[in-house]
Amino acid sequence: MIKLKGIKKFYKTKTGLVNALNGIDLEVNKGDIFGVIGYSGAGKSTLIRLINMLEKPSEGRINVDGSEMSTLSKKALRDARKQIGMIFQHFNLLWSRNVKDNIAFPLEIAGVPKRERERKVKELIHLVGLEGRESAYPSQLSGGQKQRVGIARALANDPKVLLCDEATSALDPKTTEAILDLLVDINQKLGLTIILITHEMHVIKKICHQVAVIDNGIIVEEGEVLDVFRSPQMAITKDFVKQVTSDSESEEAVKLIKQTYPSATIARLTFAGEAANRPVISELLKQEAIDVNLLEGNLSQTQRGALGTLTLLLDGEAPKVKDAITFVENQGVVVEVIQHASEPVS
Ligand SMILES: Nc1ncnc2c1ncn2[C@@H]1O[C@H](COP(=O)(O)OP(=O)(O)OP(=O)(O)O)[C@@H](O)[C@H]1O
Repeated sequence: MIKLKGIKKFYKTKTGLVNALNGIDLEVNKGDIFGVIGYSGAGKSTLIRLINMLEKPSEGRINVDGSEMSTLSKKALRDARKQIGMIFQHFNLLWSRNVKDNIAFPLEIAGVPKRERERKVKELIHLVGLEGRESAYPSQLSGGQKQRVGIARALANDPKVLLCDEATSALDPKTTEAILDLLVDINQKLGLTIILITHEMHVIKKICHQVAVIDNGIIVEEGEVLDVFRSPQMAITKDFVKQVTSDSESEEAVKLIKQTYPSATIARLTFAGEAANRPVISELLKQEAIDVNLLEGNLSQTQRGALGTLTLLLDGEAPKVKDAITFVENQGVVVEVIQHASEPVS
């Protein structure tokens, strides 16, 4: 659906050239929710703005649904842009227009007749759950409601692609959940391809099918969300994964346990997809040769299955502990030994 090939973007500034993107190759499949995660300054905004040509690449090619974006005439680009909706962190609504008229705005520009506009606006208001708020002005809406207007407006021309530029970063956690649920809902109902940029791994975990990690203007890691969570390769990806798989409280708890049982083996297990549904732990507990203590754990859902982590203390003879770890690994669970059993001091 979307292909980026050899994309580079330089900005000329007073102090010299800024290399915002340093050679990006990316493919997004039709109907997927694709997340790009990176820290501030990594190049996320530049990347997403290139897809609808709000920015032009310095080098490389961008193809959206068969159209080579950088070669299009002005008129063809205007038409191609109708296939690409966009929502923003700060909503970018027109403050002098009410909800209904904000949503109708792109339809007016496209020359859609009044009656058809009204039908479409009503349908969109229903889709985003804003019934009863049609006549409210942006200043009278909560953040979540404003983003719902932004989403409805972005969908007015029936785009095939929705670009989300940090769409939940200005919202509180509960509202973030509701907006993310809405994005999944429209992805499923409309078969819309969604590309979002974020610095929050929680957003990736909750709604994305695929993820790319961007750092210093290049994609350093990419793949199915569950695979990336199961075994992140790069240090930056590991840091992002930690945002959702371990909180500071459980880190503290594990630290304390390490001090209390300095000679035991402590292992962190990551279950993803199928592995999360197997009775791995109950099987492990049946192995009488070792003691297993559960230290901490959590389980959550992604779009492609469950994701869980569990920290265990394994006590017993070294070969038996090793057997237990091998058994767990053979069930498709990733095991990271965070403390090896030490030899008893004689
Ligand atoms: N118009 C511009 N002129 C000059 N430099 C720019 C411009 N836009 C972005 N940059 C630079 O390009 C790099 C990438 O910026 P970009 O905004 O794409 O990153 P980001 O990952 O979206 O960060 P943030 O989350 O803080 O917005 C940064 O070094 C930024 O300073």
